[in-house]
Amino acid sequence: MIEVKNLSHSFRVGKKGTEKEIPVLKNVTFNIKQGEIATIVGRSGSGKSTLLNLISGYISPTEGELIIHENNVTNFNEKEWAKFRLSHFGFIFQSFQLIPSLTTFENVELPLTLKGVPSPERKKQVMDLLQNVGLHEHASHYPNELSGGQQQRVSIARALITKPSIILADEPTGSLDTETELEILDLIRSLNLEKGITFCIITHDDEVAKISNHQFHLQDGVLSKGGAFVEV
Ligand SMILES: Nc1ncnc2c1ncn2[C@@H]1O[C@H](COP(=O)(O)OP(=O)(O)OP(=O)(O)O)[C@@H](O)[C@H]1O
Repeated sequence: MIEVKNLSHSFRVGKKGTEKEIPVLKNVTFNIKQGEIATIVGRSGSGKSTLLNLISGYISPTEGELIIHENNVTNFNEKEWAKFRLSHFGFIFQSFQLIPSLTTFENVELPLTLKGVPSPERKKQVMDLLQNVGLHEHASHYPNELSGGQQQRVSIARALITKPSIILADEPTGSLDTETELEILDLIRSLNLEKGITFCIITHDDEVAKISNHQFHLQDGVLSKGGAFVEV
């Protein structure tokens, strides 16, 4: 469960001595229950990425509280956040962010290597997951030898390999054509149903919003509409 309570964030901009506080998120409150898909929608500049960066601990709120799985993470330091992210979060990005010099297998394996999982166990887990996302035959391909949809599958596998309870996604289908987008949305939906993973997805796109249980609308940093539960 992600509990966002009266969260506000301001950026300080300008030269030292003449800095200004720019309020970007204002008193935002909502909950996302475990196993739900939530989308955050809103115009460019409405504060969506700032909200995702707060939920993932890359920036700290100016006011308010953030509680994730009953842990009050609001005042976590960087070390606490790093540990928390590795145990609970997976990330998916619009531009995939795969490492070009690593194969499909090695990109997905990397988080396990960082966690110190022994090689035979890594191999088994990576191959099982590549099978799961339909990429086992592409294990030795490099990112530039894959289509956009296949690259996004690799990045989804990489996000899943540490068995996170929550996946945070920033425009995960933003650079895909419509047909590929629908395939990736099917994959997200089935991972949500089969593994009970919570998804929190930033999007501009109605197709993505259609697979979500909750839609949160941000307008100039304020939650203008938020989240009646929808069965999908
Ligand atoms: N590091 C920063 N310093 C100062 N202002 C910032 C910073 N990051 C974002 N902003 C401002 O905060 C506001 C919200 O930005 P944010 O990136 O959260 O919007 P967004 O809804 O994700 O937009 P988009 O859909 O274009 O990605 C914008 O006015 C932006 O200029």
